Amino acid sequence: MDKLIITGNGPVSGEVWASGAKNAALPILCATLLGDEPVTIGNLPHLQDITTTLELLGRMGVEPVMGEKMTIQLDGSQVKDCHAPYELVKKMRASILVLGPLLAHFGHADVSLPGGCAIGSRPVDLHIRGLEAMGAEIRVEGGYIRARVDGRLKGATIYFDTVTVTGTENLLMAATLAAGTTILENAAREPEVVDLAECLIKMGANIRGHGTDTIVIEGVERLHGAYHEVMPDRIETGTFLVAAALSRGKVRVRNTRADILEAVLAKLEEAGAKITLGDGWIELDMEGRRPRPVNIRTAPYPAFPTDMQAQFVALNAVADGSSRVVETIFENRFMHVQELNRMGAKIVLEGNAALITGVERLSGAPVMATDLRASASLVIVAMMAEGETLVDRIYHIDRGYECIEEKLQLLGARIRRIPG
Ligand SMILES: CC(=O)N[C@H]1[C@@H](OP(=O)(O)OP(=O)(O)OC[C@H]2O[C@@H](n3ccc(=O)[nH]c3=O)[C@H](O)[C@@H]2O)O[C@H](CO)[C@@H](O)[C@@H]1O
Ligand SMILES: C=C(OP(=O)(O)O)C(=O)O
Repeated sequence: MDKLIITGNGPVSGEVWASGAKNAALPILCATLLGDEPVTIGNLPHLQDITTTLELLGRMGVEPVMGEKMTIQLDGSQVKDCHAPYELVKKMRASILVLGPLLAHFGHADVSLPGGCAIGSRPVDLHIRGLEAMGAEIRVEGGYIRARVDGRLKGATIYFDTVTVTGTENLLMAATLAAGTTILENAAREPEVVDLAECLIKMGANIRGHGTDTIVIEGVERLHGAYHEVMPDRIETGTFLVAAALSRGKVRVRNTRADILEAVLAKLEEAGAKITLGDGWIELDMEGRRPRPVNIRTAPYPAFPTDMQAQFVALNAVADGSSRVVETIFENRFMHVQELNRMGAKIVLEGNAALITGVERLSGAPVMATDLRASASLVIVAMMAEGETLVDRIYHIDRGYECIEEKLQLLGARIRRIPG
């Protein structure tokens, strides 16, 4: 397994660009299964999860046509096999997003249960219940979700007990080809859901209310070809901004948007950062100051995103005071705490809260990545720690951060990859 070696090098500063959003690209790639014609997708990030998804679509018969600069064309009419095998689904939970499109377009699907991951059990019961409400017959056996529908799915009113991003996305996609009207109540409002809806509308879907907690979809007979550029990655953007904030540096992130990061930018200003916005860029300047501690409580969009929780725990670990971070979305998303404490952080866990006493600087140490955002938090805090940090199992970070060492080197990091 590859490792990263990072030598603490003081304030992070420079310019870097944001890639396309992983969590928008994944559902949009799956949405091409709904179409009868080729769909071209631009600004795709070059990530392991994208590669896995393309491999999964390829297994179904959809052959990607690569364009320049990670532009890709996919044609849903090529599907020959509606089967998503465990060996691919276990690598990436978002594979569950082929279920709705396959069922809606082809009337059947066999998709492996994704299984849990480090941050929690991550069930898919709400996905299944929603599709059953639309007339699907679903059996879970042998670790697979076996779904069938006679004729077309039927429009239904579906109320989500819990706000679920991929649950909303799966049912949104299924509803585009259902007979009649579907209403998704208590739907996820994340920008990535909006980006998916915009792509589906370009393909001919009839959707309104996306970005609110009530989405209304009028089913249509078929979806056609389209071109769509994936939105910028707000979590990658936030990660680079936090790297500058915790290291007392200055960073400009280009090719991004501030309107989808408001809760994160507000917390960075509370930590003492000076934020400047421009045309497609965000700049953060700490003016050499140590960050102030900030209390965090994660919740569905537009509240503070759980995918930025680990990065802010790292910021608070070196802040000038005490803070409390509460994780309300996932039951086990503090795996980075024990690793940060190995670097000299003073963090105590109490239920779903991390109680943090900031220290001036952390010390480099051998640490282990446990999940995607935990690994990012270790890498960014290592950039200003005393000495050398070895981060193991960085396949986690490669799932969601494109060219991570090259981009961080642009920000002054002394970082290199050791192929394992
Ligand atoms: C590929 C992608 O977009 N991943 C994002 C997506 O994950 P994902 O869509 O898997 O996360 P959900 O929004 O579904 O999870 C939210 C909560 O709902 C629960 N739940 C979800 C589905 C279900 O059927 N039953 C159920 O109980 C989960 O256990 C969790 O406690 O949203 C998360 C929350 O913003 C982000 O951290 C992930 O980066
Ligand atoms: C949890 C995340 O992704 P996934 O749902 O793909 O595991 C993430 O992007 O932080």
